[in-house]
Parts: sequence; structure tokens; C-alpha cells
Amino acid sequence: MADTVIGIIGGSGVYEIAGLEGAAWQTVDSLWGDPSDEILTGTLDGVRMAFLPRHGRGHVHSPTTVPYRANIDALKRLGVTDVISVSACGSFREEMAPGDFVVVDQFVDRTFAREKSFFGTGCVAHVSVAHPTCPRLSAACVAAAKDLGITVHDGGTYLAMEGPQFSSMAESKMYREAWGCDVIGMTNMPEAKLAREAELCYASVAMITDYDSWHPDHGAVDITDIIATLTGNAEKARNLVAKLPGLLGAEREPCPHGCDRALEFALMTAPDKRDPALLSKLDAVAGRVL
Ligand SMILES: CSC[C@H]1O[C@H](OP(=O)(O)O)[C@H](O)[C@@H]1O
Ligand SMILES: Nc1ncnc2[nH]cnc12
Repeated sequence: MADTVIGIIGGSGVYEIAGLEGAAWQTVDSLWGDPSDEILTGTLDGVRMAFLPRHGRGHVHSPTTVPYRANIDALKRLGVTDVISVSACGSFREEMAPGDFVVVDQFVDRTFAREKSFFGTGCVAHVSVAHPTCPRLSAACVAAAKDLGITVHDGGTYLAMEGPQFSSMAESKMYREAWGCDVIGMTNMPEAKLAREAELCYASVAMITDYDSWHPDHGAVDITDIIATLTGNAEKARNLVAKLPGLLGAEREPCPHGCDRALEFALMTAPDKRDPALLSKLDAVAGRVL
């Protein structure tokens, strides 16, 4: 058994969490650049927690400029084992309404202007993201939401777009009708891919703020409406996070789905061909297998 350390990545509208014992904002150095902000650490119900606001306090980073690699590396350096991403999203489904939560289990990655891997020339690795979220951690998020009486959808496909502009109506209809996506946001990719490379369990709690631009009765997505819905959602998200230590416990068995062993057979580059500079940057993310 190992200690559980819960990492929360807070999205739009979620810039802090309350109630941590021994709470302190900590600077974490990463060789992958500066994380989005300092990380709030402490314990909740005897479980270590680390909270990182994805866009930084004051919402400084756009979805494109969020330092995704530095964020995941910094959480890994703090000993985080389980990452819960909290995000705002638009809905492509009538029955997935603003105010509802979706615990996402699949992604379509349409982002194109971001660094998507810790690996590359000098240390090549290929991990599977066929099942990009952790079923054990996702189940805990669903249970927490249900305990709180939040309307939660267990599973859904999240289309990750580059942004920062919202989609055109033609795109919105295509993602919904032809591609079968359920929700849309701008940040869960490459975050989920990087969490898998770092052998972290990852779950995504997507909080619906709008119907994007496909819905005949709702018109185009509007940031003012989004912010109004976000405020209510953020409070629900903080309550959900507070339930997680009780559900996950202070000690954890190895992940039954193998998230914490994702790199086991993934490295392709022969040991004598590996680039020492890249290997030193990979010490936290891939140290277990290097
Ligand atoms: C405020 S609407 C658009 C913005 O909100 C979402 O951010 P996050 O995923 O961090 O909650 C969405 O992906 C966009 O970045
Ligand atoms: N409709 C939408 N598209 C992309 N990101 C979003 N975040 C919240 N609503 C969104």
C-alpha cells in the first residue's frame, strides 16, 4: 500500500479550495518550465492534497498557453498519485444541461498548438490512451457528485478544441452529429495524455456551463452566461473535492487499471542511445522506469 496524494487541477472559476489543514501555497520548480501558479498543499481528512489553478490565480493563462507539461511534472514531484481535473465545458446533448456534471471517459483531441508529450528525440515512448481516464478515480468522482445531489453523467466524450474562440455553428453540429461527442472544452488535452505518461491516475469532472452553438433554442455560446453558470458550478466542484479524501482513503492499492504502470513497456529508445539531458528532465515523470 502507498500513500494517496490527491492532485486537483482547477479550471475556469476554480482558483482555490478551502478547508485544507496546514494550507500553504508552494513554489514547485520544474525543468519543463514554470507551472501555472504556486500549488496549494495541505491535508483534508488525513489525506495529502495539492491544488493547482490551471489558468493561474487571476486567470492569466489561455488554454493554449497553459504550461501543461510543467503542471503535471510539478504534481508528480509533489508525490501526487491521483489527479482530478475540474473544467468548464459546453454540452452537445439536450439531456446534459447547464449545471450538470459529466465525468468524462473519452476524448477527441483537436488541439494543435501545444506540447503533447514529455518524450521525444533521445527518449521515445509510446503509452496507450485507449482508455485515457482512470475508472477507479472516475467512480469516486461520480460517487462524490451523487452524495451531494449533483446531476452527474457517468461517462461522456469531451472534444478538446484549441480555442480561445468558441466553435462556429457548423463545427458545433459536426462534433455533435457526425463525431458523437458529448461535451466540448479547451484544456483536457494534452493534460490527460501527459498524466498517463507520468503514470498518474486521471479523472475529469466537466461542469456544463452552456449548450455551445448547435442548440436551436439557445443561440450562440456567450461568455456572460458561462460566467454566471460557472459561479454556481465552482461551489459544487469545491464540495465534490471535499468528499474525495473520504472516498479514496489515505492509502491506495496499485491502480487495478494500470495507470501507475503505463510506462512499463513504453520506452523504445535503446539505453545507450538515450539523451542524458532529456533523461534528467524525465526524472520525476519516468524515474521509475529509467
Ligand atoms: C470560461 S469559458 C472557456 C474556458 O473555460 C474552460 O476552461 P477550463 O477547462 O480550464 O475550465 C474551457 O476549456 C476554456 O478554456
Ligand atoms: N462551449 C464551450 N466551448 C469550449 N469551451 C468551453 N468552456 C465552457 N463552454 C465551452
